[in-house]
Amino acid sequence: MTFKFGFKEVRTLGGGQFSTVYEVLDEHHPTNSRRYALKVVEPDDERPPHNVRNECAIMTKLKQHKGVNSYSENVLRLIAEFTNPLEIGLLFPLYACTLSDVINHYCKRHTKFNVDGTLSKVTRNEMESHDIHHVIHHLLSGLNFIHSCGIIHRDINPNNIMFQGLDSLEPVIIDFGISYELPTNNGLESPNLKFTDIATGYFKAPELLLSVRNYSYEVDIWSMAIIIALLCSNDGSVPFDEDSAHSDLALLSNIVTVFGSPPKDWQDCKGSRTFHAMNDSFFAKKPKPMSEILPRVVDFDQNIVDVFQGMTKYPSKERLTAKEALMKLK
Ligand SMILES: Nc1ncnc2c1ncn2[C@@H]1O[C@H](COP(=O)(O)OP(=O)(O)OP(=O)(O)O)[C@@H](O)[C@H]1O
Repeated sequence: MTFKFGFKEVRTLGGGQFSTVYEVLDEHHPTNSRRYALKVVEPDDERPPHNVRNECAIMTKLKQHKGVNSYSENVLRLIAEFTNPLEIGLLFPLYACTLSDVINHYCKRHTKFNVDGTLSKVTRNEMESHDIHHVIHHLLSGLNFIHSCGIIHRDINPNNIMFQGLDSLEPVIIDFGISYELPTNNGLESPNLKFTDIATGYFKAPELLLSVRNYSYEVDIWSMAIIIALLCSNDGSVPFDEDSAHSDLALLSNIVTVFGSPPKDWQDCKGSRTFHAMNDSFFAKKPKPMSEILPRVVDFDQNIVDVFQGMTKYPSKERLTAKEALMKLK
């Protein structure tokens, strides 16, 4: 049995390029049978924008926030941090599953009888529309708290949203490993030259795909909007082609197919050579109807539709803030 920082490893939960997350038992207090998540990182192995020391600083700031709401149930809390000469360990409450697991749980496979007499399998998202509303409300509430602390999360995606169980509808936003604390990310990145290698696959905001570096909170708003599209889909998928998760150009082209053409005078991208080099065919696309993008709620919840449309404006300054989205959602 392996021990780390006095915690007994029960199993590996996950991890990324630079970290491993373990389920652990507290050996300092053997009578305490509570389990925790321990994220272990070797700081010398990390490459920017990953920075575990900054992650600790940001999580401490989130914990010590003294605003109107000094705490959010929808944002991961750091319990403690540990260091040894090689590693840093971050101790968190243990959660059972990610948003990807929850969506898979609600997306049931059914057999469909086709008119030509053949059978095929279809996936149907069976999450109730009021439950979808509840999850979105709490996600926006968590994001509003993060932004109100002056932090851009920079990696809002379904694997960074966790729940207590498959039937729990209280989401918690995790993973501040590449987050940015305004105004300079603690001296690591200047505001106009932020890293663009942030966010995951489908969840990247369009300006990032055009290498805009002076972005702000609005990149998280876009990512959260794509999470909304996932929750409101018929089959638990995003409205983009599968291969677009791995290619910035393919994703940009998919975004244009779904949301229509960006404005020719798109302020965020006025310095982008790629944007100016785009040919006219990029500027002639109409947006898809909301019935195709948010089919699960379009007839039941106009507030979600309005919020989603406000969060997916190309000009980032026109996007709703998390606070505005929350107020509109009710
Ligand atoms: N508190 C927790 N409870 C349960 N599992 C967790 C917890 N924190 C993280 N995990 C699991 O570990 C995975 C990786 O955690 P995290 O995203 O913090 O690490 P990371 O190094 O930033 O990973 P990535 O590079 O993939 O984003 C999560 O997707 C989740 O499956």
